[in-house]
Amino acid sequence: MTTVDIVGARKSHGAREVLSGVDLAASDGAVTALLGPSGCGKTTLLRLIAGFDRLDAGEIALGGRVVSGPTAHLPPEKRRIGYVPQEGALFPHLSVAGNVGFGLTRAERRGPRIAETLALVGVSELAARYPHELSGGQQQRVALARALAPRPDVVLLDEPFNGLDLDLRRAVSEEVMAALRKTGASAILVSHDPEEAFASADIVAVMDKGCIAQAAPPETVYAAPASAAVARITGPTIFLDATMRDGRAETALGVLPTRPDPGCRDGAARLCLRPEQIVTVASGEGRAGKVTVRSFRGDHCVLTVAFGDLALPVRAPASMAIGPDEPVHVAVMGPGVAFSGAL
Ligand SMILES: Nc1ncnc2c1ncn2[C@@H]1O[C@H](COP(=O)(O)OP(=O)(O)OP(=O)(O)O)[C@@H](O)[C@H]1O
Repeated sequence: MTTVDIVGARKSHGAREVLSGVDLAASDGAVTALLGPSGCGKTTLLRLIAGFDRLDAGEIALGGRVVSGPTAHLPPEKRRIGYVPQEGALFPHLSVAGNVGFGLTRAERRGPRIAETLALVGVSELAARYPHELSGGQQQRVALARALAPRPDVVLLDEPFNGLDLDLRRAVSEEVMAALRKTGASAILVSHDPEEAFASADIVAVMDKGCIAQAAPPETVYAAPASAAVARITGPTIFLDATMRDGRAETALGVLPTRPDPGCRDGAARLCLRPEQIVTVASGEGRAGKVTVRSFRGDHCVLTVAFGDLALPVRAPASMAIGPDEPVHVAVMGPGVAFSGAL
């Protein structure tokens, strides 16, 4: 178990600065998700932590020891790190047991460690098979076993569930993360999927413009994003034009409460809401609007509701019998997050 401390990490690929001063502290034994859109530099950061690449500036310490910095670069094999690359990347010519034993000493390979690790990730019966004889989910479990076998202090996982289809992805990621947690290793999981990051991690570190824009528990980054960009990266958002006055937002849906945000001044602002905050209510309550579209989504439906020039998506029960041109009343549940500046 160990902490990962990153201060001012910078890295360019050619002329393009991909990381422009990353600060991140990942606690001992915790799972930290690095969440950000494709191309924002998540893999670049992971490779720097692993020691595959060198920093341009800044410092990375593992367990308090500087492993990357202006005068230090500990080689990857000395960092006690396990790496699970995208789509597993198992050695095709080795059996499952051969893959899992790859990073072990000869003595360890003869001992119980391979069987123990396969049991930990629930694939004991696959030891003699070869990678092409495994399903995608099984390959990912074996890839985790290979990373865990040498008992690393830190496990780095680079979008390990990307290649799996959605249903399998949820199940495999739950099982793999549960197995990982049993080891007590600190872990950094790269993801571009907010739901996966929320379900897996203790802390979600949101990457934007080459920096960590916010690092906080999943509930916090979702309900109280530090910027409009963080709000967009962490899930669906609805921005309303607002005028801020004394901590309340005047909007087309009425005067709405906001989370305390010292950064948002009185005047023009954007109020960020999550879709589930905008709901239908009994007539006489909330604001009256007119349905323009009803879209069935299985367990709920989404109404597009017009309030004069403004059209908003509104969640409603799937059973709600309502169609275009009918009136509906809409209210906002809970506070929004206000950001200074107009839409
Ligand atoms: N070795 C390299 N040489 C040149 N450019 C690179 C190199 N590695 C990455 N890049 C560029 O750096 C940027 C960040 O890449 P990176 O792979 O770190 O992003 P990412 O957030 O992990 O993306 P994804 O989610 O798609 O894997 C991209 O524009 C990429 O094209």
